Amino acid sequence: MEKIIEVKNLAKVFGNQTALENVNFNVKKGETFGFLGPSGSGKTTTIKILTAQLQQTSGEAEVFGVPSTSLTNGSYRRRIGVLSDNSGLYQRLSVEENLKLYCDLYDVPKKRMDEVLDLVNLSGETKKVVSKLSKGMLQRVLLARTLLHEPELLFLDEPTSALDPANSKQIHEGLRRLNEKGTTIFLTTHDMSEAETLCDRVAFLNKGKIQLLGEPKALRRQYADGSITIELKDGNIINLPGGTEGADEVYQYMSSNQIVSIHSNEPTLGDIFVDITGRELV
Ligand SMILES: Nc1ncnc2c1ncn2[C@@H]1O[C@H](COP(=O)(O)OP(=O)(O)OP(=O)(O)O)[C@@H](O)[C@H]1O
Repeated sequence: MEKIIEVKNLAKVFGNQTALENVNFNVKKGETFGFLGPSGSGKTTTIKILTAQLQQTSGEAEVFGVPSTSLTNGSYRRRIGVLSDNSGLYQRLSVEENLKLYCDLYDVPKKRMDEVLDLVNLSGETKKVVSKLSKGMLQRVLLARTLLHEPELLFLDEPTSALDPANSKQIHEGLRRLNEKGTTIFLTTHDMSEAETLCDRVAFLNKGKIQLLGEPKALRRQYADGSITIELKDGNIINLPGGTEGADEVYQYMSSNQIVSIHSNEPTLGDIFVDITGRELV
């Protein structure tokens, strides 16, 4: 599958502070790729390098097969969308007026506004003035603006941080719809459930290094300890270890027809992160 992003031995040093060290990964066309890590782990630095806002100290960062620094060139610039916490919206103008300005800037037909507003579930709010919007609405307007020029590749830096679960869910639905239409998404987050919901593959970043990379499902299976949980007809829930010890007990419950449900205990991505880094993802 075509690689949209390719990063090799990437490093970034600020003074005596190493922000990224020997980072290697790629993102394939059509993927939603999650970059997960706690505060200060290097997520924003990576996005900034990939979007030509920062120059790496060493290593390679390619987007669309060219060094990411080439994204300053207009033809590449139009192929990406970047959502960060840097608002850049005109506070006194309405949602519609703000988006119209961006349509002019990107030479996008105004009818595209309706499509993106629908995608982020804001079709009924277009007359609202930006300064009066809730955090969740503001984030959705920013996402709408990022999508106006139909970027093939979307960089999202913590798209739902500071949003409540209902607003996060709406953003997630919009992102899923976009991804289904073929948009490649590079997403940073420290929200593990967001990563589980959205991402085809995730990389765990800790102190500037990738500690683990893979599909969420495969990682959960890889780190499962084999134990299982059984729910019995009398309401009891029993945890059993993996291997023959657990198997004997399962057999006994099965042969006496006591089992309602049985499932394997897989760790969450958050559990795995703590397991391999020894720290929580906050
Ligand atoms: N311009 C800068 N000058 C000096 N140090 C910086 C600069 N930008 C980032 N850093 C340092 O690099 C490290 C990684 O920062 P980065 O912002 O990439 O982390 P992050 O994972 O995005 O964190 P957060 O989740 O809090 O946004 C941190 O130690 C940070 O202090």
